[in-house]
Amino acid sequence: MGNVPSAVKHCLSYQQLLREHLWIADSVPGALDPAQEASQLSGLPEYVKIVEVGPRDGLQNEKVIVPTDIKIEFINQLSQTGLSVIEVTSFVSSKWVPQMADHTEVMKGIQQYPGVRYPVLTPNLQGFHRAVAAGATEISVFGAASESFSKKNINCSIEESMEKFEEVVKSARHLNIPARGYVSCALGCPYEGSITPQKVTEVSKRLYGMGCYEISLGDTIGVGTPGSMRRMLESVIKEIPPTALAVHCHDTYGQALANILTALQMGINVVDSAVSGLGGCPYAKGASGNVATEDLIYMLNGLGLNTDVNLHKVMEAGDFICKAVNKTTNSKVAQASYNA
Ligand SMILES: CC(C)(COP(=O)([O-])OP(=O)([O-])OC[C@H]1O[C@@H](n2cnc3c(N)ncnc32)[C@H](O)[C@@H]1OP(=O)([O-])[O-])[C@@H](O)C(=O)NCCC(=O)NCCSC(=O)C[C@@](C)(O)CC(=O)[O-]
Repeated sequence: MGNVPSAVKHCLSYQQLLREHLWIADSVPGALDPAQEASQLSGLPEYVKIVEVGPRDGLQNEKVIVPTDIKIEFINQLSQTGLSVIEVTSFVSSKWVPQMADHTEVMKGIQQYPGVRYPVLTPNLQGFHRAVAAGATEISVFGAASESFSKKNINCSIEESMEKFEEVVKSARHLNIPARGYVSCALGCPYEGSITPQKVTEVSKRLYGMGCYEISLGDTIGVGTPGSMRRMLESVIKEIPPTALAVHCHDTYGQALANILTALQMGINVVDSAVSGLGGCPYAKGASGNVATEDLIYMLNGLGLNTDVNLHKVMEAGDFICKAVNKTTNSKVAQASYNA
């Protein structure tokens, strides 16, 4: 609360403000109103699409295997928050990621709300066919800009992964199923260290060229800064329009929101996040969770950018899943509101 003016801090309604209105920073006397503030930051989009990855990225990294009915209830709660995209599970090997072994039950068990899309991860044709059989109508392939990470994560080289993804995306297109592409290690690799923007661009271009409608650039281990995000995006944007890009920022070094703001200023308007800051990749040890959806919405609200997502409802879903997995939220916004 360091930047809250003392006059406001001591005002009787401050606690109430925090509890009931989640303390919108713009209501500080003298602060710019959100529209003014947004207009002072150049190049910001009016609408930001949030891709909620908590049920997949969040729960794949939990030590305990979350019961299927809890996952389904969590996704159903998220579906009622205004989120338009919720990544629900991944059709990967249960030997590799046991946390996602119930992918078919989750996919079949959730209530699919109109206007909400429910993509799933599919690394190969086997996963794709299983996903389609379970009722998936949108899929994602997931590659990496690092050879070592690709081998650890999906047991093949980048080139081999591209061949598998070509088959998956071709089959998806045949069935009119939209395919998204991830590029992990876009700002650094747990095994190789720094990754060049050129390599990220090359892999992104392959995925976009094969028909992925959107490329999500993953800071898998959360080491990026606004500077490295800018340099990487400057390179990728030369080949792919920013409107076909998303960013996926883990928050290990506390840079995720700053990195996201940089991406927004460069014309990107799709951001991945996970409720309560859940998440991590089992093959990227030491990386912390994704940027918390609550914190992202709070920042976007403060900038006057529209998301159509209800922060209170997202916090309720976050509270539900944190209690279910017996952990405290990583969302600063949720923490501030509970402590108020
Ligand atoms: C990709 C594979 C499957 C290759 O695994 P593999 O062992 O190389 O596969 P294989 O083709 O040699 O087959 C071996 C066995 O796996 C089975 N198999 C083969 N494919 C499938 C499948 N789709 N679903 C279920 N089973 C499968 C196959 O049937 C066979 O079974 P067996 O005969 O031994 O009983 C494996 O490496 C794997 O499952 N990896 C998991 C990767 C993963 O889920 N990582 C986390 C998600 S990525 C991430 O978190 C990053 C991201 C996206 O969030 C962005 C960011 O932050 O950067």
